[in-house]
Amino acid sequence: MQLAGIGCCSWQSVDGFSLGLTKGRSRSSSGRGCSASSSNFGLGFSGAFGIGEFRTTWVSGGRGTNSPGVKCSVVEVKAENRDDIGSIVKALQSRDRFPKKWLGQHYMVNEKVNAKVVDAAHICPGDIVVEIGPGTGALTKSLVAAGAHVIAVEKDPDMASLVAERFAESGNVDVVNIDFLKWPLRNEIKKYLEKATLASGEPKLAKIVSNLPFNITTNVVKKVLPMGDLFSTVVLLLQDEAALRLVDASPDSGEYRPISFVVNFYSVPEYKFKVPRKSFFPVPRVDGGVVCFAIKKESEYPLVASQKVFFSMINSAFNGKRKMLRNTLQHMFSPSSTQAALLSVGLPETARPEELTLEQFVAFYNAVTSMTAPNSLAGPPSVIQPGLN
Ligand SMILES: C[S@@+](CC[C@H](N)C(=O)[O-])C[C@H]1O[C@@H](n2cnc3c(N)ncnc32)[C@H](O)[C@@H]1O
Repeated sequence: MQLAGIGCCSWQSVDGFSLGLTKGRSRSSSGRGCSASSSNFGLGFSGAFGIGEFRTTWVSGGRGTNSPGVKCSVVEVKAENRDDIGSIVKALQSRDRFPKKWLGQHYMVNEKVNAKVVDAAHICPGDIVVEIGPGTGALTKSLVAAGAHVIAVEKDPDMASLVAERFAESGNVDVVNIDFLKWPLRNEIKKYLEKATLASGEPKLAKIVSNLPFNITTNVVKKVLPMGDLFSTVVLLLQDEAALRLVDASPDSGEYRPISFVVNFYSVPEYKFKVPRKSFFPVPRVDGGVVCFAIKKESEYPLVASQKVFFSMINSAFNGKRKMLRNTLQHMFSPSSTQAALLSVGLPETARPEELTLEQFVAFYNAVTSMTAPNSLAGPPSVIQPGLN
């Protein structure tokens, strides 16, 4: 698939699909600073979608408004190739693939949702986007149509090969068959960013966009949010309850937990929209919700001497959510130090973790560590140590 100066003018009807024509067009990178709905060029490319020897011409329509420096033409889509339930089932069946529950394989069958996810990430031509779990490539298609270079990281070898075939001629999609949680994200993305920075002459940050397998939400959030030196934006389609919990956690809410601190320490989260469960195949038991995390730069993090010790303390504190901090933090700070530190920042000496905001925890931590060295850096087994991947 070539993006620049495509003059795609052939079409085929394959396996029940009617396919369309695109008109010739060109594009150039507008760099940074464009806002939502800035992509407005269509895309024609060839790619097999698990349909044996057939070649399919995929056509995506343009959306939104022109952004400066991008010469676009609205693509006439005579009949769209769709990422709907019919085509997805066909693609899966063509290779005896079936949705694997243990990999959270609920595929998006509503292209409008993918378009909204792409808009939420403000994808601009030239953006480098990591997509976790491309599956059949439905969201990948929308990302590429908006001008992104996509690094699609897929754990399931069956789906990795399907999406690799689909975008074989793209040049704008790299498929990596690996568990995202085990992928050396930092090293890999650095290489892409160095290349992009060299080409454009200005520093570049990447984005992460994913219709995430719900069971890896917390681990993904812990892994990616502390990477403000590499990423500007992370947009995740999550289980709706988890999405609401991540953005709307306040003390006493009952949903207040260590992950809330990770989210707000490293990002500014925003709940974007709900995705009805019927938009997925197979239909899950719950609705989805999209969250956009604006990733903070290191200079914007709350000031703490050691993030590792700070998050160890948060974990220890929430191990006994309703217990007094002076008791739960005994293995790190003496009860008298904890009490004195709490009082010094205007909190009651009997304070419990569920009563403190992030800012209050930061103030308490700075006070207590200035009074005493922590007894131990080790936290409980489930310790969150963001920023280490
Ligand atoms: C909810 S589906 C989304 C598929 C596709 N993006 C879509 O919107 O239709 C999640 C995808 O993530 C893949 N996946 C599951 N666990 C993964 C992991 N640890 N690393 C990378 N991909 C994973 C699954 O195989 C599946 O393709």
